[in-house]
Amino acid sequence: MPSLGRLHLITDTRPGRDPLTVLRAALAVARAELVVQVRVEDDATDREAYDLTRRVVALCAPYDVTCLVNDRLHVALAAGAAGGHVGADDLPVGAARRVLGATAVLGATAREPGTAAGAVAAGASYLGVGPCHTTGTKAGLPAPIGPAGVRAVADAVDVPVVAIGGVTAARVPALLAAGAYGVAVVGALSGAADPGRATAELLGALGC
Ligand SMILES: Cc1ncc(COP(=O)(O)OP(=O)(O)O)c(N)n1
Ligand SMILES: Cc1nc(C(=O)O)sc1CCOP(=O)(O)O
Ligand SMILES: [Mg+2]
Repeated sequence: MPSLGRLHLITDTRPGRDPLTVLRAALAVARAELVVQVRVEDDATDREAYDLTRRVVALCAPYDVTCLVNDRLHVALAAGAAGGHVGADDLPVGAARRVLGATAVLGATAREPGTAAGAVAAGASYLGVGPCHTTGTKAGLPAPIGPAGVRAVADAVDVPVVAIGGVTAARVPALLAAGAYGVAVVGALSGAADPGRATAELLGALGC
């Protein structure tokens, strides 16, 4: 399995966003500390997801940066990504592992210790844990679990815990203190006036 970076940039493909410009800025600063997760809107076609993933894989390759694909594991395989991320509405973790193969990176969403342990037993190589804080990026999420919720999961598993949901550089220290290995962000980079500088601030907070 490729070593996992601590700063996960999730693409923001909402109207008016420019995920590849944000990615280029982040790559130049973060290099191999970055993981990029291609996440498209639910109504995007597989072709659109594939085309974006191919472009992301090509941008990541010179930096040796890991590219993952959210939900659509066939797109991950077809586009040459290193793996994928699944949650409660996606393929079960064990099935996802069978699709991707033994050496792929496979992330799973877990919000509490029991789910987390089950996901690891089924083959998850890291966990996305949240929402840590309120976020405007995704609707319909449960109440934020805060650093205490991250700690509960981190104490229950032996794979990297990646905290997600409303993560900012200022919130990173408390998440690390709770046992997070890294963080995943959408808005903290996509909404930044200077994504390169925002990347540097997040990396600094992560101690990278
Ligand atoms: C790192 C990370 N953590 C959690 C998620 C959320 O995945 P999921 O619950 O499947 O929700 P969608 O992203 O598919 O809407 C994630 N993508 N990445
Ligand atoms: C896609 C997603 N999943 C979450 C979860 O908790 O499962 S939070 C989230 C959105 C994260 O965006 P931002 O960094 O802008 O808050
Ligand atoms: Mg999903």
